[in-house]
Parts: sequence; C-alpha cells; structure tokens
Amino acid sequence: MRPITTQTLFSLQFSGDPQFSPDGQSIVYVKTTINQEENKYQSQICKYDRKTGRDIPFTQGLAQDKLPKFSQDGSYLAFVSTRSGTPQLFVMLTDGGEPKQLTFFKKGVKSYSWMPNNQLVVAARKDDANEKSDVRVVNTLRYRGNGYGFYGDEPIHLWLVQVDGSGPQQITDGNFDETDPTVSPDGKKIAFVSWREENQVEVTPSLYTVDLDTGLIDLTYQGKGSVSHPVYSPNGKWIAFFGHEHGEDSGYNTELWVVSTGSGEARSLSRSLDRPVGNQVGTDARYETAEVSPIWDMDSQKIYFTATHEGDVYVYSVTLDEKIQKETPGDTQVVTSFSYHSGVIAYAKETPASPAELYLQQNKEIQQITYHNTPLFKSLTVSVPERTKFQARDGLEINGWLLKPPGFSSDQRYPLVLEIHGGPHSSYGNTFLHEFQVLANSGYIVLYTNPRGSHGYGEAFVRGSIGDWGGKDYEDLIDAVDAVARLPYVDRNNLFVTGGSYGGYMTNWMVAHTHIFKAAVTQRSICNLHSMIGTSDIGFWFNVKELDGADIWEDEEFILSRSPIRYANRVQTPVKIIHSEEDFRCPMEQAEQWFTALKRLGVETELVRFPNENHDLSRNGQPEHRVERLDHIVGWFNQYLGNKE
Ligand SMILES: CSCC[C@H](NC=O)C(=O)N[C@@H](C)C(=O)O
Repeated sequence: MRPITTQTLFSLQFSGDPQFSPDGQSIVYVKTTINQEENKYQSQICKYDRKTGRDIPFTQGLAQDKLPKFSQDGSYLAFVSTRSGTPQLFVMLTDGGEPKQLTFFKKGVKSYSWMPNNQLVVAARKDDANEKSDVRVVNTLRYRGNGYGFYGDEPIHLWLVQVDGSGPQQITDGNFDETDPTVSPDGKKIAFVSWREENQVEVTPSLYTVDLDTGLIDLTYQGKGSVSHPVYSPNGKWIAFFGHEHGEDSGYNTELWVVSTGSGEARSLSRSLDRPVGNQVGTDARYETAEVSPIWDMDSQKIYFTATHEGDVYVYSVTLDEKIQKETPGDTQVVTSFSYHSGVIAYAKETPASPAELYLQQNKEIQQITYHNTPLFKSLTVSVPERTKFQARDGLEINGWLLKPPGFSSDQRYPLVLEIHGGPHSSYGNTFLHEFQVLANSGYIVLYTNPRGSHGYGEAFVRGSIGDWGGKDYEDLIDAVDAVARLPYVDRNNLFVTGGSYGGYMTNWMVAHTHIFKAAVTQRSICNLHSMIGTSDIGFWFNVKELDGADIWEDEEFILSRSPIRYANRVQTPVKIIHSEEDFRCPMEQAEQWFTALKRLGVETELVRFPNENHDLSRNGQPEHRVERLDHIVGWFNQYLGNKE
C-alpha cells in the first residue's frame, strides 16, 4: 500500500453528468482525467450500454468535451468542446462519425438545449464588434467575473442553430444577459432566464418566454431573488426552476419552484425540506462539468432534484402537491449529477473514500457501473473520516468530521489541522478531499466542521453568520478545536489551521484572536472587508449582505472591526499566504495587505503568489500548480511541527 500524496492528483479520475439516451438503453457521461505531460485536464464523453455493460469512449482527443445531450429522437448527440479553442457546440450522429462544429462564437457557448425538430437553442455572448483597442471602458459594476475575466461589451443572448451547421440566428436582443434556455414540448416557445435590469447594484433575474412564431417576449415569472435552471414539464403546463425570493444573496436556501405557464402562479415545492437544492458540499477532488437542472417525470406530476442535507447530497423527488421523498438510499454520499428515465436513476456519487463514480438505481437496487478510480484506490492508504458532533458554547449542535492518519493508534499523540471551508454558505461533507487525505497521510489528524453559516442544516443555521463574521462562527470553530484537543490522542501543542476564501478570512481572524495554533496557511483569503467591497467582483453586493447591510459610508467602523487587518498587530502565529494573482473574488491586494502588515509587524510569514490562476486554484487550477500548492501547505506545517513550545 502507498500513501496518498500531493502527486496522487495526477491519477484521479472524475466522472459525471450522466445522460440517458431517449430509449433509456445507454448512458453517456463525462470522464475527466489529468494529462500530466501537458499539465492539463482532458474530458471525454463515454458511453455505457445497459444491455452489454460495455463502457466505451465516445469522443476522443486532448480537449474538454462536456455537457452531452441527446436529440429528442436519439439520432444525434450534442456536446460542448474546447477542441477548437473556446467552448463551442458540436454535434455527432449517435452511431458514430466525426463531430461537426455548429458554433463559432469568439467567447464560446454558455448553455444550450435541443428543440424537437433537431434544431438547438444556444446561449452565447455576441462577438464584440468594438475590439479595436485593448483599453477597457467600463460602465457597469458587473464587468468581470472570477474565472471568466472581463466580460466585454456584448451580453449573452439566445441563438437558433441547425444540425446541418446553418445559423446562428439571434432570437433575443438588448443590453442584458439571457441564459438557461428551455424549449416547450411543441417547440413553439423558449423560456429563459434574463437580467433585464441594467447596471444596478443588486440584480434579480426573472423568467421570460419568447414565442418563436411572433418573436414576442413575455414575462413568465418576476424574480425577487435568484432564478435559474428552468425546465418545461412534458405536458407544457409548468416550468420548474431553482430560486428564492431574497434578492441577490447566497445565505438563503435556493428551493425548487414551479410556475404555471397558463396562470403564471408560482410556488416553492421544496420549502418544507428546509434544505438548499443542488450540491453545496465542496471538495478539491471534483472536476465540475455540469450543473443539474430539475428533471420531470413523464407524467408531469413529479420532479427529481438534488439537495444538500447535513454534509450529504441526495436525489429527492417532489410531487406537484409537495410530497417530498428521498430517492437515493444510504447516508454517506454526495450526488454531483444525475439523470432519470422511466424509474431508473443514473447518478454520479462521491464518497469519503473515492471521487465520483457512476451508479444506476432501479427498484431500490443499486448497481455501480464505473470503477475508474478503483484500481488506484486499492493500492492507496485511504483514511475514512468519522462523523462527530460538538456543542457550541450557546448550546447549538455543530457537525464535523475527524480524519485520522492511516494506521492510527489511540496510544499515540498526533498533531491536528483545523480546516475551515469557504462561503461561508457552503459546507463540508461526505466526499473525498485530496488535501485532507494528504495531511492525514502525512501524520496529521484533520478536523473539519460546518460552523453556523454553513448550508445543509436549515435556513436559520445558514443565516447564523450574517452580520456576525468573526463572531459566533469563530466560536463554533474554536469550541470544536477545544473539544478535540482534549482527546488523549491529540497533541494540543501542535495545532494548525488553514482555510480558503471565507475560510482564509477566518484563518486570518483566528491567528489575530488566539495563539493556540503553531502555524497557519491562509488561502485566497480576505483581511480587509472594507477594501474588498470595491475590489472583488462581487464585493459591492456580497459584503453588504454578509454584514447585514453594513456599508462604507454609515458603518465603516463596524466593517473594519470585523476585518482581520485591524488586529494584525496581535498575530504571533507564523502564517503562509497562498494566493492566485488572477483571483477576482478575493483579489490579490488582500494577500498583499496581509503580507505587508505581518512583515512590518515582524511576524514570520511567506507569500506564495500563483500566476495565471484564479480563485479556483485548489479545484481546477493547473495540475502542477495544485501539487505545488499542496506541497506548500504540508511543508509549512511540517516546518513548525514539534518545535517551539
Ligand atoms: C470572503 S469573500 C468571498 C468568499 C467566497 N464566497 C463567495 O464566492 C468563498 O468563500 N468561496 C468559497 C466557496 C471558496 O472559494 O472556497
């Protein structure tokens, strides 16, 4: 058996986005591997035949092929591929042949949907006509996005393209983005999400419908918060979508909604679940290729969707009369994507001991159908986490996990690393986490918890950090460390801490408020909530929401009082700062401020800058950079391990 190391990353495989063929006999899915020589990810579409069990690659090459979707008659498979540079729409016959490129948008395709007559509707940004100069003239607050870069002047619109390659024909227009098209069963209408308000601080999308005969666009549902992933019911009477009514805010449960295409009446079907739809469990061992939309049963009475519950993600179903049922059994799983066909669910499932593999579930029987990681994992010392619960000082129950080194013995004492997730409205859960396994395999116990502010424990819990960053969320984490440090096998003189994004903010906050940690690594972090308002791609709305409306001109003192930079002169813990130079979410200037402050104050610190990387370095950065990042984390802790009591 071999330990899991930073280099293990190169051998991991990620499967997801299963799609049934219309006859239900085959399933296509996306498999992503890492090409170490090229230092790149490669995604190909594979096809699993349910009768023969044969699993074969369907597309070839070194590019990223993703978002496969069968045409309604099953004769074509469309997918988005980077094989010609930017992500463009391709189509191929399902019985084989060469893929044909259907779109040539300079900035690529965002989303698409099949029409009944073998046409497709595509959401793509119009080519920028004014690219005469490389100077950027900016007139809106939303002019850049982490991981995308600068949006340019042209918004995203809908276009019709034909399988023979003709088109694209533009079908919506205006100075706002329009995405997520869904086609009515008769092919006459397309519903889509649109941001028809320009240049506002807080924008809330709505659902619109375009009539393809007349070109007229109607408002179908006036959004009051978030609206995404609309899907027509097979009988055309409803559109299901994900949304909430709380403005632009990630600190609420997004729910499954339906709107009647006749009366316009809209309601949430999943409110009683009190859980957010979709997968809110983070990991560094997933290569996301698709977001799952709601899936209707053929009778138009039931909808399938995923939701996050206490660190697990299950498939659920809900009827139009709001009866909710958990569909995937077991309690240790993170379903990242799924497809449904006549009573059978095909799903990609991560567990604490493996990145995602595909499963089929029929009549409560489960069959694993891919084993891409199995040979590797049979030769590795994988540690399986134990679920734990803690009581915060105000009595609230906090969930967490302890990951012990392989070969753990309770007679020994182990150093401990506290890992803090970002968001703050995301969560840790029952998935495979490469960084944590590397630490456990290096001899550390890893403690990770879901403090208040995390998703998956109800809306009251997720709102528990609003207006209180560095308050009760901090206490929840410290109370968990206190409890674990009392265990006989934990070396309380060797406690370490790390986290990314909001987890980096909290790491900075911690070293400024306690001296219990031997060393810290702060990643993609925030130290100044005041300057972040103007420099992050989301700062102008996110920071104000997270601090419960606090804004620069009225509440400057409060904002600074919740910023670690104010307390930098209390830091004694050695801090390594890891940051990506193209991070538009928690901009590089945050790391620079923290580094400069700690250096000036004589604290042991080191700044590690990753060029050509953004906020997602740990998840989809260049593979070699990801390995280097992990080496920096483990190396920093090892450097301080054991010495200086
Ligand atoms: C600290 S400000 C922005 C934090 C960011 N939240 C939303 O984008 C965040 O914490 N993201 C998490 C999910 C991360 O990057 O791990």
